[in-house]
Amino acid sequence: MEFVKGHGTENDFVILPDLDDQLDLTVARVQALCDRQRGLGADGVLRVVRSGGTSDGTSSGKWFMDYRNADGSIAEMCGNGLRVFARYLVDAGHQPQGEFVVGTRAGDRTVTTHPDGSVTNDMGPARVTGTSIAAVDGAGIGGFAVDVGNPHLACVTDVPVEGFDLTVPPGYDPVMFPHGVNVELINVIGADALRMRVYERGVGETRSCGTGTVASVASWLAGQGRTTGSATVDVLGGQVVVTIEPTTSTLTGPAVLVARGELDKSWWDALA
Ligand SMILES: N[C@@H](CCC[C@H](N)C(=O)O)C(=O)O
Repeated sequence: MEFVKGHGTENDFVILPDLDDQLDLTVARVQALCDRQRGLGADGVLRVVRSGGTSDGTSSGKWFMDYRNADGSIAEMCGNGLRVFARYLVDAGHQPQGEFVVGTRAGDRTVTTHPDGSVTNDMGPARVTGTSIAAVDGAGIGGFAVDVGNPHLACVTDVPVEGFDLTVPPGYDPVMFPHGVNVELINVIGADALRMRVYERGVGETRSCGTGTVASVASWLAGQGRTTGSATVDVLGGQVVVTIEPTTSTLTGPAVLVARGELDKSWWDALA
């Protein structure tokens, strides 16, 4: 069984081409693939499925991105994963360079691949749904709840984000976030420039989170009473550009494919 390894600003993924939707991708298999000692190592898995179009109710596009977190849980959307997914489709010859649609559990998303290897995702609306508090290092940090298809608590703070201990999961209000939440800690570092660290639901601290960068810019704007604007977001693994518009948002950043190979069949079968 073929695999490809890739990353977007060092948020890394195992890509499993499964065009005809044959794979039984169990929690145990996702956990093993993502394990950095006993597997390939990744923050998540992207299963590439050819969708049946509007008739299967998943997508009006030709593709469905089945995203799983490293702990085996399912998430609605992954912004960095979507860029890597698009880059894979072009690299494999399944799509010409340019614009096409990918179905996700959060809905259809239009992606545009660029000749320099970067990809722009239309990320859909970033909805600010309220305010809440993240508990980090024993302190409460206020932020905005932002729905980017998946849930975020994006907290702009004056405390330098480099100093926070994110080996421990941040606390959050389980009533406001009954399905868990991704927590972003954000510093403003320039006129339209943010720095972000993130603790991802189902993964832990990662070096980048695409939906998290969109939530961060939406939160930063909301704190100024604004609903539109653009910013660069520096993450541990690089930089992306986010634009928030009244009804949608875009995310542009790199998408890199680093390796391809074959999974050992006996290893895979033993994990079922
Ligand atoms: N890294 C992703 C987000 C992946 C899903 C997230 N952990 C969740 O459970 O919602 C991104 O780039 O957006």
